[in-house]
Amino acid sequence: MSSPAAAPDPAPYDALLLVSFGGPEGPDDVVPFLENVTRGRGIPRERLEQVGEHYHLFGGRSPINDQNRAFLGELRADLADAGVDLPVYWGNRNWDPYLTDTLAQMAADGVQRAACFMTSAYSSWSSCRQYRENLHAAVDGLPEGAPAPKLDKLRHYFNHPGFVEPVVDATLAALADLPDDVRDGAHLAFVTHSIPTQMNDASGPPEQGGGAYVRQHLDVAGVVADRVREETGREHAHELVYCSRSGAPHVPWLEPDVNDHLAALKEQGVPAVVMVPVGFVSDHMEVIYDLDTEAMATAEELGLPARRAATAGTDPRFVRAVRDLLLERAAVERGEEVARAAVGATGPMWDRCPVGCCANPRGAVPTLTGEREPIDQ
Ligand SMILES: CC1=C(CCC(=O)O)c2cc3nc(cc4[nH]c(cc5[nH]c(cc1n2)c(C)c5CCC(=O)O)c(CCC(=O)O)c4C)C(CCC(=O)O)=C3C
Ligand SMILES: [Fe+2]
Repeated sequence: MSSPAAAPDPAPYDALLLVSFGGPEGPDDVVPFLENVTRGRGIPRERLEQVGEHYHLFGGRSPINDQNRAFLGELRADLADAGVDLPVYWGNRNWDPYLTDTLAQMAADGVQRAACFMTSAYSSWSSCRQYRENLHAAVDGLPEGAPAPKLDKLRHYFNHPGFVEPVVDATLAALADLPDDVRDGAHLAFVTHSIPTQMNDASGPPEQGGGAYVRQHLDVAGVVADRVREETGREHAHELVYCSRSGAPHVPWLEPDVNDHLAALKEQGVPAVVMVPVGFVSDHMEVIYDLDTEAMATAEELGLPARRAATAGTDPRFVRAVRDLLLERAAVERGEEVARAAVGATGPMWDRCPVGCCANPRGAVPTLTGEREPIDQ
């Protein structure tokens, strides 16, 4: 009789923390949420009113919290099935449950060392470092005498097969859903959140010259396009484009905007397009408003057949990737050799963000989980 395999060992971690953005849950939450997001950011009033309208179109409720609840449910089930026994917590930057409250709960529960998984896959101040600043602020705000859990951020996963493979399948499904007569010529428009060009320039470690945000997206887009070609036997031209531009009009942000891109495709005689929201891990507001509502309306006006590919969401391979990243990092922290899954040209990402990585455009703010804590720029 063979004995059951030993349960995978999460030590030295005694908790997992899901770190996310947060969103409003009803009409009265919309303004306070937007105030939380944009405090000190100089976002023009008109832009805030517009974005508020996007939320009100959906009853003042962002989909993001429910998506995180669903993800947590799947993650807990996955860990339990694999025999990994550790509690999973959830905290947000901008809405309840706030990271500050979650950290207080973790400290009260006696958590000593937690691995953090962020619902944001790429490098940049907005998508990585700002969360690390939030972790520092949350730990710093713990009540006197509460021993703070030590926190480690799990490595970036934009190029982890558990994130990329669901995107490949979703792209294939969206292509298959296009009318037969336009499918073969369809372009793939990989879409991500625009950020100020200066923020992209400062993304990644300074010694790599910046630009990591765009470079990482281009890498993933290329991998997905290659995999689609393998599966369909057709080369679909692809581009990286942007949605959700914010900020003051005179500040340059990454372009082209997805709507302008659709117009350009039409102009070039491209017969159809699949929008692949590769910058987003689930269907939050940018996806359901900026793509499904606004960009789809643009495509309709142009008479350009368009489909939107699904996000990774709660795909079991993506959920499983969190477990794999947790166990991988646990082994690293125990001093063991690990295999690190990654696709594309970038290679597996670091465990601790290097000093000066993704500098805050407004100056140094303390962070956690990097090579040097708490201030490394
Ligand atoms: C790179 C990036 C991600 C992806 C990485 C990640 O996921 O973190 C992301 C995600 C998200 N952004 C979100 C919402 C908002 N972002 C805003 C504003 C901004 N985002 C920025 C960048 C990013 N944002 C930037 C540079 C700004 C300008 C202000 C500033 O410098 O910080 C504003 C203010 C209004 C506006 O100006 O649009 C809102 C309401 C939601 C929730 C969606 C939901 O409710 O489902 C999510 C997941
Ligand atoms: Fe945003």
